[in-house]
Amino acid sequence: MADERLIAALDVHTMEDVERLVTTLGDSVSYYKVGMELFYSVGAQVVTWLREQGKDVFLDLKLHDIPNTAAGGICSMMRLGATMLNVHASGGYTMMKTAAERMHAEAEKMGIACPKLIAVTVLTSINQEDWEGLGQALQIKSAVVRYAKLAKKAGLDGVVASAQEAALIREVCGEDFLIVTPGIRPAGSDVNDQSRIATPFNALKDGSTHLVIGRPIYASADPKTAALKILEEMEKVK
Ligand SMILES: O=c1ccn([C@@H]2O[C@H](COP(=O)(O)O)[C@@H](O)[C@H]2O)c(=O)[nH]1
Repeated sequence: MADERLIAALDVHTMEDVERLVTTLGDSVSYYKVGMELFYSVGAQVVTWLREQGKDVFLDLKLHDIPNTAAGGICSMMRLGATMLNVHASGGYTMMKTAAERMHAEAEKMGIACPKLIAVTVLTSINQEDWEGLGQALQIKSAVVRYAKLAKKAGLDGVVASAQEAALIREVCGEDFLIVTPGIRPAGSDVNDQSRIATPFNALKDGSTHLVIGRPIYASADPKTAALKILEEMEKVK
């Protein structure tokens, strides 16, 4: 019943909320995202608990630091047993390459499965006005593609990017590259603080490999029905 392309964001801050939501969603969701709100509240126990329930975990802590520190952080996160980890591409090529190399070497030394490492390109909440306010000269789309190419060259498995850039990334980074897409909004749902949004159907059609969905599921009055409706829409793109 679950579709491993759906990653449900657990943007809550207690283990009770996590247990309630995961139990409610049951077999419909097999992949969860743990971000800073939850991890900074409850710590590593949430990763262990989700793994014990047989769930995959995207540990979305978006590391952004000098190469040695970011690589050390990624290795620590890997030891928790997460399925996917991330850094910010704006940390630069050397940081991404160091993190990927150290993670692979450490996984081999420990004899454990290596998680996927992906890079955040331009946050899906950023619109053109925010972007120009940062003094950026490139169009958002061009910057995202540039970051994606750099991430691939650094040995990463994919990127976090909006669906609006997915087709271009697919074209330049090839078929095996992961495109993990937040900012997903089923037709008619609240946009909230997101800017570069797409429906589940359009995101998959344009080349996203995974959809990260938070409020449209966890903030719904009936999270299970919301998830099942999204899965039905996803099913139309195989
Ligand atoms: O560019 C990015 C990177 C990460 N996110 C995260 O995805 C979810 C989206 O939640 P919604 O409630 O569906 O908006 C959230 O945890 C963000 O931290 C992102 O939105 N954009």
